[in-house]
Amino acid sequence: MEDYKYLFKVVLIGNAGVGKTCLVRRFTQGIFPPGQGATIGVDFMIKTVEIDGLKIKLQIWDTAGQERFRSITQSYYRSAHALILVYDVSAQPTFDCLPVWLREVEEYASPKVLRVLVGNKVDRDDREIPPAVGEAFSRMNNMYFIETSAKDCSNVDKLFQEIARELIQVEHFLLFQ
Ligand SMILES: Nc1nc2c(ncn2[C@@H]2O[C@H](COP(=O)(O)OP(=O)(O)OP(=O)(O)O)[C@@H](O)[C@H]2O)c(=O)[nH]1
Repeated sequence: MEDYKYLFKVVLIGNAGVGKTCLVRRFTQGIFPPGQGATIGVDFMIKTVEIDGLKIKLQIWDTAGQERFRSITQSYYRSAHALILVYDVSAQPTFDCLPVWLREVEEYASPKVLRVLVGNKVDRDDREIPPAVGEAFSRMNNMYFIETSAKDCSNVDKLFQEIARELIQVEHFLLFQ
């Protein structure tokens, strides 16, 4: 039998090219893959983290951002314990689409799903979205907020660790009993 206390499903969503696959691969494999192609449909990876001595297995679902896969990816929302909505801090249109993504979350995910907003690619020097703007959006929409770089590794482990830490809190855990 596998040695873990909890298993949680975490689903990444957001526009094509914001770096969802790179975040997952950085976290699960410790690499920044060169020439990462667009995700087709849905992919998943597993990693176990340890929080306060408890082993927590994260099943991480990486969805395709392209519109044509939307009906496939929506079917993964329902069973998610956490949804990570990713935008690219250097691409305004990916931020402007966030309300559309949130409407999908409202429609297809559990109302109690843990919602996390991630501004990725903070290593780039052509940032268009200041941190305070991302922060304000997350506050307005009752989400956690963190900025990351899959390229230089910043905050990637922290993102998933914090999600695991939050999910073991009783209220989220009981929801999915
Ligand atoms: N500078 C920088 N580039 C990144 C970062 N994360 C991803 N990229 C680049 O952004 C591009 C898209 O990355 P992906 O991880 O494939 O994006 P995605 O969101 O999974 O895209 P879809 O699968 O089409 O939905 C690639 O060229 C990556 O090298 C980052 O943190 N910093």
